[in-house]
Amino acid sequence: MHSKDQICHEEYQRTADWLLSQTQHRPKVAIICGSGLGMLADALKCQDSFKYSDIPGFPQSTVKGHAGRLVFGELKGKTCVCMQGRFHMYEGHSLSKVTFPVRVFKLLGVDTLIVTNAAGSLADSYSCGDIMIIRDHINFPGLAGLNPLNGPNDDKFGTRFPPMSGVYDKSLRKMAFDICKNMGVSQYVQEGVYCMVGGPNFETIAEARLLHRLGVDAVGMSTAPEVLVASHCGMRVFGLSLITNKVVKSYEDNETVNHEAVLEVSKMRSETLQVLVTELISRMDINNNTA
Ligand SMILES: O=P(O)(O)O[C@@H]1C[C@H](O)[C@@H](CO)O1
Ligand code: HPA
Repeated sequence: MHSKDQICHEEYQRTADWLLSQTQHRPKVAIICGSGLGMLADALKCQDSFKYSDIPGFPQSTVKGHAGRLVFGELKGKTCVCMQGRFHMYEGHSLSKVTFPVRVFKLLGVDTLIVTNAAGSLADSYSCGDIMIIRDHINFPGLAGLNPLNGPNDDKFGTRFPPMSGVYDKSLRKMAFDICKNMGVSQYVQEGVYCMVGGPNFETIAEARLLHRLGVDAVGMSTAPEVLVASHCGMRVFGLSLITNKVVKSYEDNETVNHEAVLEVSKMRSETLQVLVTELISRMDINNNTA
C-alpha cells in the first residue's frame, strides 16, 4: 500500500525520461548545492539548464540562496548534473519530495553524489569559513522515524535494510584532503560529523550543548535524507559542509545567527569550494566507480 507521500517508480522514470529528451548530457556525477553555494554550477561547460518549475514532477525551491535550477554540463571532461538549490523538510516537502531528484539522477545513470551544505559548528576547534569533509552523519529526524526510505521498499532502487556504516566514501575523502593540501588550504579544512536537525529555527543553547556532548561537529537542516536515498540505490557519496557560523553554546554569548550571515560566508568560500569540487571530479575514475 502506498501512502499519499509515496512516489511510484513511474513518476521518477517520467521525470528522468523528460530530462533525457531535453539534453544530450548523460551525467555520471550529481552535485547538490547548499545554501549560497549555487555557484558550484558556474564551472560547468556546455550548459543545459532547466528551471525546477519547468521540470515535470520536480518540487520548487522556496529558500533564499537556492536558485531552483538544474544545470547539466561538463567539468574537465566529466558529465555532471548540478542542483542549484535543494529541498528541505521544513519547507513543507515530504521526504520523498526532498529526495526525489536523487532517484531521478540514478535513472539518468548517475553513480556518484556530491552533497554540500552550509552548517553551524559545535566543535571548539572549528572557525567560520572552515570546510568540513563529512566523515559521517547523525540523522535526528531519521532516528525519530522521519526517513525517506519509510513505506513499501522499491526493490528496483535498493534493499529494504541498507547498511549506512561507511556511507561517506573513504577514498574520495582522502582524495579531497590531498587536493586541499595541494591547493594550500589545509589550515581551514576539517573532517567531522554532520548532524541533521529539522529546522527551520536555529538551535537553542541547550540543544547546542546536547549536540556538542553527542560529538557533533557541525549542524544543519539537510543532507542526510539525500545521502540515505543515494546510498540505498548504490551511489557512492561525498559530502562537504561549509562552516558559516559558530553555534552559540554559552548563555554569556550575545551572538545570534541568521540566514543572511550564512549566505555571506558561503560567498566568501565559493571559489575555493568550486576548485575543490572541480579537481575532485576531474580525478575520479567515473567509469569503474573507483577513486
Ligand atoms: O541547504 P543547506 O543545508 O545548505 O541550508 C542551510 C540550512 C538552512 O536551510 C539554512 C540556514 O541558513 O542553510
Ligand atoms: N544550525 C542549523 N543549520 C544551519 C546552521 C546552524 O547553526 N548554520 C547553517 N545552517
